[in-house]
Amino acid sequence: MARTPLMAGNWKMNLDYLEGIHLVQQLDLDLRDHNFDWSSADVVVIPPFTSIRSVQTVVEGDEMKIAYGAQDVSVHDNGAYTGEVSAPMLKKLGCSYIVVGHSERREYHNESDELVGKKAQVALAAGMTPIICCGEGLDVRKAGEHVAHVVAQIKGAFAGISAEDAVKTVVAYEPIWAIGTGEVATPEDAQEVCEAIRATLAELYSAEAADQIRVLYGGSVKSSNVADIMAKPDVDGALVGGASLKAEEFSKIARFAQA
Ligand SMILES: O=C[C@H](O)COP(=O)(O)O
Repeated sequence: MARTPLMAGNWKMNLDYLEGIHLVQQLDLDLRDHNFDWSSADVVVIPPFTSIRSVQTVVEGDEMKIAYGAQDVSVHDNGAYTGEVSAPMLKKLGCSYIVVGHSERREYHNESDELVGKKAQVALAAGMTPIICCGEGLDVRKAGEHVAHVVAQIKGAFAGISAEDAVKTVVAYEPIWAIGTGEVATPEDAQEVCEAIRATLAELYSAEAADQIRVLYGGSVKSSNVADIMAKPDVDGALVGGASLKAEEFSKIARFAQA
């Protein structure tokens, strides 16, 4: 089946709310200036929590087709969990996507596959799409165990997710050695693991379900390399970090199909 490509810009801990508003406005303007075909890809920005309300205001006010989401979510809906933000709160802000299990959260906050799975489940329960991240470090890659490592992460994260919910998720494969390093995986590297992810989803659910789930690649994606990566059959989009902080560059990435 034809899966609509998804280009998601993860701003990480960058841009205050004024800078965020500016970036979204510039992105929308640039896409419209280039007659962007909104059916060619879903365009999503993932700001820090503090900018989401401002992004909501400009997106809704200007009736933009850009969607937005959050970089993390609590597994709790409310209560005494200082510093956390819940799925219902994010849904109320109009978020459509929640990134869960980014390698930076796994590394700095010790997030396990089980926790990542729970976060995906609360996002789904609140009516949002989790972008479930996975990926291996350099040591694992050098040992040639990257496929087994990612397959285990997928099995762990999806353990509590029903078939009905699984088709509403997005997976992002991000080899840690390619994040923010300028060292992009080759299209063949990306395809090898994205294909293995889809095969795992087919094994866990069904071939039909796996065929519906979008699998993204992330790690030093730029306008100059996105088309080659997107040409691979199991790569359905990109989770973009650094290059999503510049409106023109992210617009070019979103317009990868409009050569
Ligand atoms: O979430 C995005 C990824 O971590 C990729 O970041 P990057 O494009 O800066 O390498």
